[in-house]
Amino acid sequence: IRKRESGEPPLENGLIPYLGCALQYGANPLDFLRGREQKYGSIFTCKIAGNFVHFVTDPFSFGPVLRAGRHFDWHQFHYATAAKVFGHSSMDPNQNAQTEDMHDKFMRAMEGDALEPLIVSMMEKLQLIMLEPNSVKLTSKEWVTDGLYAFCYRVMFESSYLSLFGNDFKDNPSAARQAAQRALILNAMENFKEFDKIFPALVAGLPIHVFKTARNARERLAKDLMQEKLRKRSNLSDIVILRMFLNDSFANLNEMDKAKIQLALLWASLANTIPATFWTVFHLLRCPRTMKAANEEVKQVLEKASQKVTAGGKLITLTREQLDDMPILDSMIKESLRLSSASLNVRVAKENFTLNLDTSNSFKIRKDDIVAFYPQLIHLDPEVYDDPLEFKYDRFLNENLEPKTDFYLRGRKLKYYYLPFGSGKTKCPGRHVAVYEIKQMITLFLSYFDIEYVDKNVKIPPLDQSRAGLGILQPTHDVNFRYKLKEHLSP
Ligand code: HEM
Repeated sequence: IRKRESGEPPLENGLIPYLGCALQYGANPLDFLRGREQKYGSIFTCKIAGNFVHFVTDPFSFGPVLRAGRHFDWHQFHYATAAKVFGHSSMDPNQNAQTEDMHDKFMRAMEGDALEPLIVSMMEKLQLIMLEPNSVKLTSKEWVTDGLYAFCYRVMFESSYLSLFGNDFKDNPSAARQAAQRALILNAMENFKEFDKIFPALVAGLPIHVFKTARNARERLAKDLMQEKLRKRSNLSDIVILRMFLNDSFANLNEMDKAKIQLALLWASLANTIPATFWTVFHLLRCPRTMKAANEEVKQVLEKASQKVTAGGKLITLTREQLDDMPILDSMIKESLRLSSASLNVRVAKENFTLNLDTSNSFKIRKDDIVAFYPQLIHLDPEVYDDPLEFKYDRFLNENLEPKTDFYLRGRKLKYYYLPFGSGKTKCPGRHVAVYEIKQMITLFLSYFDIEYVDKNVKIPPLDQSRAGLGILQPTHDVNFRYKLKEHLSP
């Protein structure tokens, strides 16, 4: 139990020893934080599972927190959590400069040179996988029924796995080699699902040996990503090659540690992108206005790029610039992420210091305390976004169909109104990749297929709150849809 000292934010120790407020917070973070904000104001401290967390809820104070970066250590929490979840050795705390360098190199690659080849590869893989499902025959006559979440999962998993980690056949693959490769990736997908199921429990601190099946799944996933195996694959992405190189520069990592660091990349690249793709496609199919706008934009972009979808023909390609020229899809994706994202942005104080907020208030923060934002509070604030629970595809567009960036709170323009990808130093390095991938998936989905829901009055599935704090929330259940090749594409 901590005693609030003068100059510190209002404090709630909670009623349960060690856990503090953890159970109330965990049951529904949004309601918990809204209630505390009303009671205490825009900064307050809660004891959660042994940590003292200062929640900053006023988005105008996010800037001052981010600018106070020199008082925070993001390595410690970040790598300790990763080590706990993925099971690799913790990065040596004496190697902070090296981990910082690794982080910066990785960030730069994913925002720069590595991006373009990934876009090209993903476009190719998405088409091959969408058009050649394992067990069904696609024709323009027969509808194929599937779960939309299951479909998005499979298509995004297979395409991303191949784009990041390449394939294990050389230039001229036989059908048998391709089939074996596919079986391996589908097997990895099942292991990934098993492991991902217990992800929230691992983050909460439960040891993986309690979950035998998930532990075996994690080990199998990692074994496939051992660097000696990766070296034998063709078409590895630049970011995986860079990660192999950076891993080798850490003397304390063994080969399994390195494989688990690659597994962390696989998880980061898919765990949010899969539900984000699902929600974007879900809203698109549900709303005829959204569908019409998306179809028109896709048609226009393909025409401008002189790309035509043809039967058994050549694959469509779109450059980064052409994908950038899709403001409607961009707005749809943003709107889907606004509605489904529930991440917690965390930084740890490395010393005692005084945090100056946007208001002229200052608060004392103690060493090792956590300062956190919960962006869902802003994403669902009716003053910032009217009818905040409603999907409006054009919410992030202005009258000229350009990206809208002016959102207001208490009459003031907000800088931080959309934060599904985190903030500051720990901002997601894959955020551009993610948006391009979803745009590519939708472009291809709409171009190759007729698609409809099995139940025309499909309801929005609830968000699975058990993952609140970890990113994009999954639906609690799947919804059935059906698709068939467009008439002119049948062989
Ligand atoms: C809609 C999709 C995505 C969302 C919402 C998302 C969100 C996030 C967030 C919030 C974080 C920061 C976590 C923290 O504060 O520690 C993060 C980290 C990360 N993301 Fe993403 N992400 C997405 C897609 C991707 C993709 C496609 C990739 C890679 C291809 C990727 C790679 C990473 C990596 C490597 C990190 C850890 C960065 C580090 O080590 O500091 N993400 N992501």
